[in-house]
Amino acid sequence: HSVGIIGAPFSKGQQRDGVQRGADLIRAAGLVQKLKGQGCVVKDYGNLTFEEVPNDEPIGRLKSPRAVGRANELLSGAVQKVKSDGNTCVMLGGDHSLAIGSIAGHAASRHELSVLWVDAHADINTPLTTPTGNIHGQPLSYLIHELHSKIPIIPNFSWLKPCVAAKDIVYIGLRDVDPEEHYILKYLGIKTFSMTEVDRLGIAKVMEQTCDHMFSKVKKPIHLSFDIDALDPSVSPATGTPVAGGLTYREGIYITEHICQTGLLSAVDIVEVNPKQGTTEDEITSTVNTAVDLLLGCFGRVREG
Ligand SMILES: N[C@](CCCC[B-](O)(O)O)(CCN1CCCCC1)C(=O)O
Ligand SMILES: [Mn+2]
Ligand SMILES: [Mn+2]
Ligand SMILES: [Mn+2]
Repeated sequence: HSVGIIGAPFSKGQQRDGVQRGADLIRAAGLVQKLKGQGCVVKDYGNLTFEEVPNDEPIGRLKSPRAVGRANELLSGAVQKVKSDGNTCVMLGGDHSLAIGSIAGHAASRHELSVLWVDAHADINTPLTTPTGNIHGQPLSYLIHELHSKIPIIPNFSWLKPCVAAKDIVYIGLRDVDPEEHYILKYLGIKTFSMTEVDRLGIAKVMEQTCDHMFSKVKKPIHLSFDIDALDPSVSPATGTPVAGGLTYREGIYITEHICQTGLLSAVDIVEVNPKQGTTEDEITSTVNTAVDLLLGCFGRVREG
């Protein structure tokens, strides 16, 4: 595996300070060395520098819209560079609004993508449905062709074009979906495996059916967008929006081992690690180490040895 790492220390898609430190914490836990140790060729492209955006007043309910738009434009270009260098892209967040730039940049270089969104949340609110105005709860609505008419003109977003079809998205881990998001998921017929399905089917069947869905027509490169809050707070408590009843550590690792086996993983996001949301060092360590282990699973580590 040839891996390109981008750090995106960005937090303005939500209100809690600290999530911008996720990238460096994941590096400090040995990600690069461990990937090399399992035979990967790794290039660390370093952290993006996000300039302050002055007078970034809310637009409607949207918070920090100009900063989010600019950050994602920058990230999109960086992802395109990693892809043009022939690497699988690893984006270390930062909050989940960064998926806008990560997926847009990926799509710019690889066109049709399958998107696997592992998250407690659907992150598909539009600027008009969002209950909080936090753009980390909205990224998919900016990316999906079928929702294009629901996205107003927003400063610093003019660079962005929708690039993903609803049929090419699969969710795993949902357990905190807003009513408006649920309507959108049903209306667009998006494939979802909530925690109910994980319990009913078991993770092996969920992954089997996820792959059946993704490969039902043409096999496309996979973009895995992994929100650490998909995992149970007992595993990854240091995150901004924890929700009880999440994926076990083993289920998370199974997902990444299985996606690795497809040979189609082309980009992966690991987002929402927030050290300030951990109450003890152990909570931070558990969250960060789990993020590292998920990435090792993406790039060939298997538990059998
Ligand atoms: N759906 C929420 C949470 C988004 C989480 C973003 B992620 O997945 O990147 O962490 C709002 C959640 N909801 C608001 C009302 C009270 C219950 C929680 C939103 O703010 O849109
Ligand atoms: Mn989430
Ligand atoms: Mn998310
Ligand atoms: Mn979050």
